[in-house]
Amino acid sequence: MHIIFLRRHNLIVKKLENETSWSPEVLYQEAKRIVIAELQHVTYNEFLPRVLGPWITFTFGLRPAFLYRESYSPFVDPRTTSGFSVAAYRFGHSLVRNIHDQIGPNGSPNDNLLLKDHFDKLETHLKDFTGGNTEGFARWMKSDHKSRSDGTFVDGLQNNLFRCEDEPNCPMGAGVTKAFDLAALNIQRGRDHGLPSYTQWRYWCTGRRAFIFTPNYFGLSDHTYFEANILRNTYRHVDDIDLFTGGLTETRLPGTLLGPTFTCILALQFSNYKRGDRFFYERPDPIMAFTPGTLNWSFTT
Ligand code: HEM
Repeated sequence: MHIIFLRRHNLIVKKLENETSWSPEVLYQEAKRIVIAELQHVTYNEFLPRVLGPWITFTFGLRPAFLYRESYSPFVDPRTTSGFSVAAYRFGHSLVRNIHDQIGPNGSPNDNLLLKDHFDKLETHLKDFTGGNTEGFARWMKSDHKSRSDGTFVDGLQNNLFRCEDEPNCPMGAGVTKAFDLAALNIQRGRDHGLPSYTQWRYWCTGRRAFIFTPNYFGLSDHTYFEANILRNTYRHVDDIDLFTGGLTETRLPGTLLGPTFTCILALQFSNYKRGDRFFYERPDPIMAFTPGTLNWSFTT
């Protein structure tokens, strides 16, 4: 993804260079501003409606305007909350698939590359710069479906994260840990950060308390019996449930990829990113606003 945006930046620099007499520094900064705007637009216009559903994106004012909209407030704090970075937004880990492949120009997969075979294998990616595989990876990403957002992780992330076979060259050193478990890292990171338990976050988001594991009015009503049972067998008390585990296993709200607690944390965070950003691309600010022409060009090219 980084290479795609880097190339996009260079393409915009070339276009601006042909149309203006700006210095290299101005070309660089202006292209950077446009790429940031495009990234924001794709995130709010295409990604979030799929994750949070049309109703939540509308209610939290996350849908882009047709041209300009003033949503900035100096009183909104745009900083990332721990609940978001350490748990809720890591829901993306459950969307990752075990195969990360390439597709050739003629549409056929070139390779059967497993996710675990990418870690520390720079040679696979270095080929990119000698005319090889970036396009292949991009074609694959464009056509491949993601995994479901649920409580499960693929083997490449759960049992084989950063697996290193060639012991003497492994970053952890010979004979030490050979692979990580991303689900365990996420749970442990939540504890490192001292995150309140899942039930506290759920109460903060929905106003509903859970006293028991059973998925009824007094318990984990946002979980199925199946998920609630797994949690019961894992934790001693409902208030011990980690935010990452409890949030990821909630039943998805209709039209979204997430249950109520993660939906709430994501919607609030993305609302703060937008309303607390003095440079958000939609702002009609007289000094820094994009011209209608640039907005139109960026979003249709
Ligand atoms: C192959 C795909 C991915 C791999 C191998 C991966 C791996 C990792 C690792 C190793 C960490 C640090 C864990 C820790 O020590 O706490 C991390 C953090 C994180 N990941 Fe992923 N990840 C992947 C995809 C994603 C996706 C698709 C999303 C979201 C849509 C995501 C969201 C996050 C977030 C929010 C953090 C925390 C960042 C921070 O607080 O600094 N990741 N990931």
